[in-house]
Amino acid sequence: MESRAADPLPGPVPRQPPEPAVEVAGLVKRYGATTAVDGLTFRAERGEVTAVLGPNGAGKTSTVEICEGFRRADGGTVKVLGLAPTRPELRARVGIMPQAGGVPPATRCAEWLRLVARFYARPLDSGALLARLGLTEHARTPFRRLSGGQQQRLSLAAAVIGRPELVFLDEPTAGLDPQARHACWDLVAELRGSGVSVVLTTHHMDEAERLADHVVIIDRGRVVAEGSPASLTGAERQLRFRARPGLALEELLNALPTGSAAKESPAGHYIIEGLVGPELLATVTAWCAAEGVTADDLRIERRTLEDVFLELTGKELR
Ligand SMILES: Nc1ncnc2c1ncn2[C@@H]1O[C@H](COP(=O)(O)OP(=O)(O)OP(=O)(O)O)[C@@H](O)[C@H]1O
Repeated sequence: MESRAADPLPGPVPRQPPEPAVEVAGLVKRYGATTAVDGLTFRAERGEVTAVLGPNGAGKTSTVEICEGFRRADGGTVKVLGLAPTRPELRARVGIMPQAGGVPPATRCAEWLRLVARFYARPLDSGALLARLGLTEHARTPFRRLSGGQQQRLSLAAAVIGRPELVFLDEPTAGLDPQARHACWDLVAELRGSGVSVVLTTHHMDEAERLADHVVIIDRGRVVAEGSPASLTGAERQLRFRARPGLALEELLNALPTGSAAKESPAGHYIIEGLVGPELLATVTAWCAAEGVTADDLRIERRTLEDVFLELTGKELR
């Protein structure tokens, strides 16, 4: 994929009024008997990247689509750049990348971008944006003939072409190859660098950890935790290693200081928690040696966002 370092990106956004980019308070959304969003409250600050995380069916898309003005809430309030989400003047100030393309199937790539650009006063150059997202050679390809990843990239381009103040990205990197994923991350980082507020949903914890200033974890339509990635993962460290599945962890636990914990998750991946220091490291390696076990990938690290996410939302499939 082609990459251009000096493309003009949205912004800089002139003077930031005091309201947050998005303010959601006590939001409720029901579909018949299903309460998809159940009193959700959070803020996305101006100039920050806010990542909304949650298991399948947690209510992320419902929430984002209400903020985008596409769905109506059944309760609570939502303000986008200080306004009700359905206000027409938001169209020129907000960029939207929906989960499913939203592009007419026969429309060609470049044609679509030019069309979207007409809604905005100072759009970016559509050719440069196509190049930036590796779509130049598909400029004349109808949307329906693009691969899933190419369709995603076109939707991303359409979301930013108007130099919006705020961009909503619903699972922007779902189904993208690593090159495209990195191009998307670079674009989001640059948007943020130029003062644009970004609200994104994602299932990739590494994406949230890498990009987000603020993470909102939702489950069953409610916020279960929020904060910066660092504040959510905390200062606590863990010792991790890989070895054959089924090691007798109770025995290892007996050798470790009181208050330590040991678990195997998933099979063959071991996590030791507690006062992680030289003593604990020595105990674990000595125990492995006595058991004739080679501990692969032995490392000490902080909890990941994925650990926190699974602790908060459980492991059962939704
Ligand atoms: N149009 C609809 N009609 C009926 N139920 C719906 C509709 N849209 C969503 N739901 C239900 O509302 C709940 C929340 O769905 P939503 O799409 O908001 O979740 P999500 O967190 O975005 O999920 P995913 O990660 O799978 O995209 C789910 O139980 C879903 O089945």
